[in-house]
Amino acid sequence: GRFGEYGGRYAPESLVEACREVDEAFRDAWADPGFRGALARLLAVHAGRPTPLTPADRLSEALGVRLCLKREDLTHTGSHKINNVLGQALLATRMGRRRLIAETGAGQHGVATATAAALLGLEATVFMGERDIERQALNVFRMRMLGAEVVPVTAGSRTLKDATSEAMRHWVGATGDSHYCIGSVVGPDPYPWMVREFQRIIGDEARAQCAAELRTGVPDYVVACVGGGSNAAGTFAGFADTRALLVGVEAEGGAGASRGRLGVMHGCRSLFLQDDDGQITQAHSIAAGLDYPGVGPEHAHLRDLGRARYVTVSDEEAAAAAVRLARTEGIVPALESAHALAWVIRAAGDGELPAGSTVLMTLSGRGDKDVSTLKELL
Ligand SMILES: C[C@@H](c1c[nH]c2ccccc12)[C@H](N)C(=O)O
Repeated sequence: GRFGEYGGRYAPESLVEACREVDEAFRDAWADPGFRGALARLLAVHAGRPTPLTPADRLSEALGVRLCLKREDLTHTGSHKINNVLGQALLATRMGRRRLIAETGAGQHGVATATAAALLGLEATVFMGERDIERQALNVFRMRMLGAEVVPVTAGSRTLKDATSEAMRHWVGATGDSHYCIGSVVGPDPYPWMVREFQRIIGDEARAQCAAELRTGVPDYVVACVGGGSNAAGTFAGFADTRALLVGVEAEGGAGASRGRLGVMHGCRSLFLQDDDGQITQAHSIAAGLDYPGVGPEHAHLRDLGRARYVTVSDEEAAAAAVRLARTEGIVPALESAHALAWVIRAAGDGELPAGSTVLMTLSGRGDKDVSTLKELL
């Protein structure tokens, strides 16, 4: 398939048919200048694109590299997720669906889905683990404020993994009037490819901005954090045909690409954290948005091809990186994005990143949501 031995459509029969419809509709839409134009307009007037490429001059000076930040934290709702949900909401409308179904753990994708649904006049039903509802009360309030129905999930670990399973189970009975709006480059085909295509606006914009900003036109390194992997997949897509070295940075406690093993979950064959009996184990990270115990099939494939490297950083390194960016550049990053910066700081320090290297790093989200977590660490 598209991603070598990974990917596929390992879903119940009724979902296979629903996924085939999504695949057909997306191919048709993605080839239609009318759809592309409508999406570009939404991304401009509602999401605030293009996002800046910010040279981090003071931090670059301290690290001895040339670091530029792709500012997805400056989009509406504060992360790259809006790129995906606007695309899927527009596609759902084109398919004549009147409701979006979504899963969320940290709540970010839930808020983004609720935002897109409100904007396009669709209903939104978001499945969220009961444990996460307690931990992410602010995002639950936001979703309800935006008119979404938040459905508590009490199965299993009551977190993102189970919320995703529950959302897909619900879709089985609602394929006629609902579109499943997944939050990352995971799930049954065509989702990993479709979500990467919606997120490639990050990489395509950054490619043009680097051509103008960097003497060499293409950065030596392209770095992004990886939970399910959607902001990284979108960023990498803009540089796949260049000699830029691609680095995906995972949380030590949620390292699907770095420590996962071949398995099938949520309709997709990829790398997942699992015990010797094949039971998927729980991800642990200071960053709620890296809470997925696996990684998208495209990243598994890029790892096997040697086209991208996947590394992990600790909670402590990520928290320290967040504080350092705040105090040297005046930007408070999402803890998820701080994982990418933590690797840049480590690698610049131990020489893995040669002095003078040019580095493009996607700042996938803003850190307002993480202030209480960071407060305990300061
Ligand atoms: C990253 C995002 C997310 C939402 N749905 C996902 C599915 C697989 C992997 C990640 C996600 C986040 N965990 C959230 O709950 O919003």
